[in-house]
Amino acid sequence: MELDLTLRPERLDDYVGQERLKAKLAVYLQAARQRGEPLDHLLLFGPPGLGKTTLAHVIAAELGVNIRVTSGPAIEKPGDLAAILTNSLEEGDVLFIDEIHRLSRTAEEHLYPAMEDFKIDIVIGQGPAARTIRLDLPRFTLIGATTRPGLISGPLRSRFGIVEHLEFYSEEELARGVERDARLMGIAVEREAALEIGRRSRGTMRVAKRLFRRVRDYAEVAGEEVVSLARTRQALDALGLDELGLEARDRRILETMIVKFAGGPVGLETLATAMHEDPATLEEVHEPYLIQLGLIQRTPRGRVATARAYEHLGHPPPEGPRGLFEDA
Ligand SMILES: Nc1ncnc2c1ncn2[C@@H]1O[C@H](COP(=O)(O)OP(=O)(O)OP(=O)(O)O)[C@@H](O)[C@H]1O
Ligand SMILES: [Mg+2]
Repeated sequence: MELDLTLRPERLDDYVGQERLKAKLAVYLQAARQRGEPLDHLLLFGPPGLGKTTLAHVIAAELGVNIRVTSGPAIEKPGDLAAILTNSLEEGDVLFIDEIHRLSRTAEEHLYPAMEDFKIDIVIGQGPAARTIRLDLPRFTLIGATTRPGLISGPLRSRFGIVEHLEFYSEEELARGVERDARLMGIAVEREAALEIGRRSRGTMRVAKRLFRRVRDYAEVAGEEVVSLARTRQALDALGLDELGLEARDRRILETMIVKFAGGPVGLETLATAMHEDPATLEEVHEPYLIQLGLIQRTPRGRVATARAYEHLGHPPPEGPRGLFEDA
């Protein structure tokens, strides 16, 4: 974990990929600096491990301000929010709220004036003697992160000046992330080996970096000085990752859809029940990448396994069109 922190990119230039987003951010950051104003509130969404938390830290570093980190579930009462906002923030600082979709309704409502007018209402006393006072806050930047954009309420979302999503990384970008870590760890890696890790990392930087550590174990035990493609394949195969980078659970999702539900459409809840899995995990962790690979599609009537999924699992292709929205 500690090692992980030191390998975290600290500046925008070290942050691999997300070029489209970085280009925009570079402008917003420079404009904010030139005006001497805090950056507009920023909402980041995207599947786990793409680099939302890292980017929030990078932004604070680029602005030269402090970052205060909390999360939706950690803010239970409006008082928790007031404490964070009034005690620890200075002008221009970044407040990072991870899993912002899990903020309680009341905490969320208290956040609105804080975001809009940099003011917060706090209630003093109890019962008939209770009164509300309005406190001024330093002008800060809220960065919210979420894996579930659908769960962000309209009013909250509309208070963010900048709303951006992170994209899955290409093989090449993931390879660059791996090579960067390798360099920092003083390890040599063949380009092809780094690309192979990239190929099997579900488009996710966290996965690429984690896989590289396992590959390194294999290389070190084998006394290999330069991490080779062959060693990398051996390690990744041993981890049960197939050539698309799917894990056992990903394949089980597809298998269940095909075998138990004739390829779909099947609702998420029904699928999760059949697999004894948590629907949120399926939706947040597994589904985005399966969709990205074109193995499943979301239709208004549920999830559908595509012809590519049948092929990948070695099932004979489905007969005839199964859903109106199936175009594979
Ligand atoms: N663009 C990047 N360049 C280099 N390293 C990255 C990049 N994005 C993420 N990482 C690394 O990948 C790991 C995961 O990133 P991070 O924790 O920021 O993801 P996240 O989107 O916040 O995930 P979660 O939704 O699970 O909180 C970290 O170790 C981080 O250092
Ligand atoms: Mg995070």
